[in-house]
Amino acid sequence: MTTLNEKLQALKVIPVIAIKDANDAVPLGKVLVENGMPCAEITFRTPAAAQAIKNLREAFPEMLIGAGTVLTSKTVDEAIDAGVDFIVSPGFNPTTVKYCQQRNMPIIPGVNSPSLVEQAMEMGLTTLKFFPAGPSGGVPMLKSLTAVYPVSFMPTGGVSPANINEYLDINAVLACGGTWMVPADLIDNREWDKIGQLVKEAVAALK
Ligand SMILES: O=C(O)C(=O)C[C@H](O)[C@H](O)COP(=O)(O)O
Repeated sequence: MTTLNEKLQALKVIPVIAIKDANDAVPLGKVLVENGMPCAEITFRTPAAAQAIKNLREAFPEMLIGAGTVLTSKTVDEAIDAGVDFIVSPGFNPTTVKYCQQRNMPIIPGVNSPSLVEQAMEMGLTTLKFFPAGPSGGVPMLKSLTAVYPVSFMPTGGVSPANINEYLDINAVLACGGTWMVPADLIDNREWDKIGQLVKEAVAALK
């Protein structure tokens, strides 16, 4: 069986999506799948998140779907009920981590310092989000962390076509998260062709 880490590593880039209307999930999923990015992190920053995940899961059973911006155990339950493969949080919240572990659901919490990496390792985690990657020191900071800790990372926040390959060149980086190929205004205006073009360009830019 392919592990979550192997899937992330194969995908290299995970679109981080805020969706306002759950009816937009399937057309959006279609352009992602058709342009070589069969994955999505749907953030729980909009009330439509859970229904959007359900719609995506039903339409694209093979898609790798994560829940983003998961801040509480209640949201963990909602995300699991909706059918996610993994959970992502912006920060490191031991309560949420413990709850995901109890429910046997992979969680990739955000960290941006040596102390937080160590606290996450203490809880048995080996895959972490580096967030917010750019403002926290970007590639040089992540290289300093990966030189010390045997942990895999998913940098997110400030990743762009200009720097994604630098992040991916770091051995411990599985994949990067980003919003540049799924801008909120294009989703709101249902500009699926434009999003498809951005997705295609993002995939083509990967080394
Ligand atoms: O809420 C979360 O869980 C997040 O991951 C936050 C974001 O969506 C990133 O900040 C994306 O950053 P950009 O790619 O720079 O737009």
